[in-house]
Amino acid sequence: MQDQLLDQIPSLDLADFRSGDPERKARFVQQLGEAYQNIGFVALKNHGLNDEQTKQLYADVQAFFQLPDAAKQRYENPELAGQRGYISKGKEHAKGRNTGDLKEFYHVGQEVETEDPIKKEYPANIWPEEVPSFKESTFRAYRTLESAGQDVLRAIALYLHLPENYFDDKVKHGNSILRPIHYFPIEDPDAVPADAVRAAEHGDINLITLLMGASADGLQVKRRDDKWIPITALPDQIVVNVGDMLQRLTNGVLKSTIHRVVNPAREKMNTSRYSIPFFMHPRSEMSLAALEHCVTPDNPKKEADITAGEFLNERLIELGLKKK
Ligand SMILES: O=C(O)CCC(=O)C(=O)O
Ligand SMILES: [Fe+2]
Repeated sequence: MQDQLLDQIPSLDLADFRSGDPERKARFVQQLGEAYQNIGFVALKNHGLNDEQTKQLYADVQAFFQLPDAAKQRYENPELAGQRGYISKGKEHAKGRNTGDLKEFYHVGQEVETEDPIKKEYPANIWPEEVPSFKESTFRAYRTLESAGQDVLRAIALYLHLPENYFDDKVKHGNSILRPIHYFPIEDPDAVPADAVRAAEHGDINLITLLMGASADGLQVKRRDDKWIPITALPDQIVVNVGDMLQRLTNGVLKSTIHRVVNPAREKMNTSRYSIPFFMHPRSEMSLAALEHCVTPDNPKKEADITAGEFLNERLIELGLKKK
């Protein structure tokens, strides 16, 4: 599968990995690893989010974004470099661009519930008063996706011939972020910059991303032959992709594939789109130096050593969320 040009991302079942059946588990590891060496994305079912939870989460997220801009901006704090709370329309742009994306979003971060010195690295979460159940529904999704992500990382570790628990202590109390996004309706398409898009092409910063909402139109991934293919996930699937940190750690063996969210047709620009990615980050001290066995004569070391914290900092500046 590694060298094929796929028209669709592969579908996997996390229940295979969690089943305790060695054959099902090994098959999952192999399929996941191959997909990540190839297209960098999979669709995944049995991730642990149930329908009721998902419905409540979307209801809360929509209720928040429907508030007037002035109400939402009370939850925006520029000093946090977009790491918590609301980030208003057009603030973030993809690396290498200046035009802001046509989106607004909200960041929910890690809560450290036991003694761990990492606590002091994380700003407190910000919760919107107007939607009291937002806190519970977003944070429940945070923990569910964190746990699914941990299993995906265990499968990746096995595929890379590392101990299954290789990532466990690195992501414990990691700097992960849940990001409900609203691609807001645009009444007059001529009033926005001509090159503005919902989300310009980019790679994700983090280790892996677990994305809810890819069942709605618009998300596309760039294949190795530069062709854009639409991501089609079923309503019970989330999309899980490799981010730049994991690509760096594996010296490019696993692919952080470029993706984007395109605008709808002009007559549909006045409609909303919602999605909820969970960006799985390790603790800031994790080294992203290439794993020794991923550096070979055929695949010489590509990037300098860096920690996850330093790498994130560089990116936040490049995305316009943090000042130098
Ligand atoms: O909204 C989506 O479907 C994808 C969003 C995305 O790629 C991101 O926020 O990094
Ligand atoms: Fe992304």
